[in-house]
Amino acid sequence: MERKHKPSTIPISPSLPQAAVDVSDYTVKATLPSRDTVTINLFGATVTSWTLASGEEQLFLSSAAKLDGSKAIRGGIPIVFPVFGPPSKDHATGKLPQHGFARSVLWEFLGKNTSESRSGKKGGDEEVKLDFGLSSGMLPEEMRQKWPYEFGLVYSVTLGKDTLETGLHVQNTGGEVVEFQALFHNYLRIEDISQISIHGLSTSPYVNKTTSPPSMISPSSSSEPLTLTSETDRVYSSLKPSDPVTVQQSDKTKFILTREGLTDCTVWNPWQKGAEGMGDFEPKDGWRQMICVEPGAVSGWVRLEAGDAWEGGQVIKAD
Ligand SMILES: O=P(O)(O)OC[C@H]1O[C@@H](O)[C@H](O)[C@@H](O)[C@@H]1O
Repeated sequence: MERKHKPSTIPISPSLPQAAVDVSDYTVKATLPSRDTVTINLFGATVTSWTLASGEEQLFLSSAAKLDGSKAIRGGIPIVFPVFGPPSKDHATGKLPQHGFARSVLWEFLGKNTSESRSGKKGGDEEVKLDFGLSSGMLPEEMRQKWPYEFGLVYSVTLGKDTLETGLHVQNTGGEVVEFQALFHNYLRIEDISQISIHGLSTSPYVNKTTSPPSMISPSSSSEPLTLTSETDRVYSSLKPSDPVTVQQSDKTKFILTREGLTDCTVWNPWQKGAEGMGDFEPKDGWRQMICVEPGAVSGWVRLEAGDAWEGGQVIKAD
């Protein structure tokens, strides 16, 4: 018999769409409900792709990049640690390869965290944070011998709507002082290098690495943006932490980079000759579609006492 006052079913509100995370072979890919995506290769914990809801790719990745750990990945966002550039022979990092080992060794995926975006907007406007770990014990023996320090790194990649945030946490887990440098080697995808101007650097000094020996250039008194007309390799230092670096394409803002704990920024484009000289750089005219803008702590050394920790991070906003 049909009950008269049967309890009605409590309507369950449809659950909000969640970020999806796929882990396969050596890659981790996150997709937000907004359809922004990020893909990370566990070799180097290198972000190899970042796309917006429109599907538009934001990073340059060479089609000849090695994705199997045999070489650092040419493109995306390699992590430079514990040394930037060719190490000087008289420093503790002296036996390491250029830009250190973090960009080529195998990292571990530690898991994901989803939350509502800090913009406070509701309705699928959420973000996903992916954590990756690397400790001294995970290094190949030959690397450990070249840099015999104990450390733990946690690298966090947070994808939001139109934003990508990367943060590096470095812990000195050994008993002696460690000195290191760190940098996010962003290969930003652009339409045409001839239309690019970079704002927010002109009042900082820089080292021009295209001269031999490299030359130190004082800050200019004008606020002229940087435009590129030939091979460019500059390490800007003493940037004000709160001042963004902005990449404009023609007259439109393309990327806004803000930094936490990082007061240096490298700008690099190999130009035609440099690209021709790199076996893993394809297509050969791809230098026109990339600009490396690389926030870091590289003009001196970060000194960490035993047991201490350091953090540095960036947020890239695509416009
Ligand atoms: O070829 P690599 O080791 O990836 O380095 C690429 C470039 O990286 C930049 O950060 C450096 O300032 C350049 O000097 C260097 O050429």
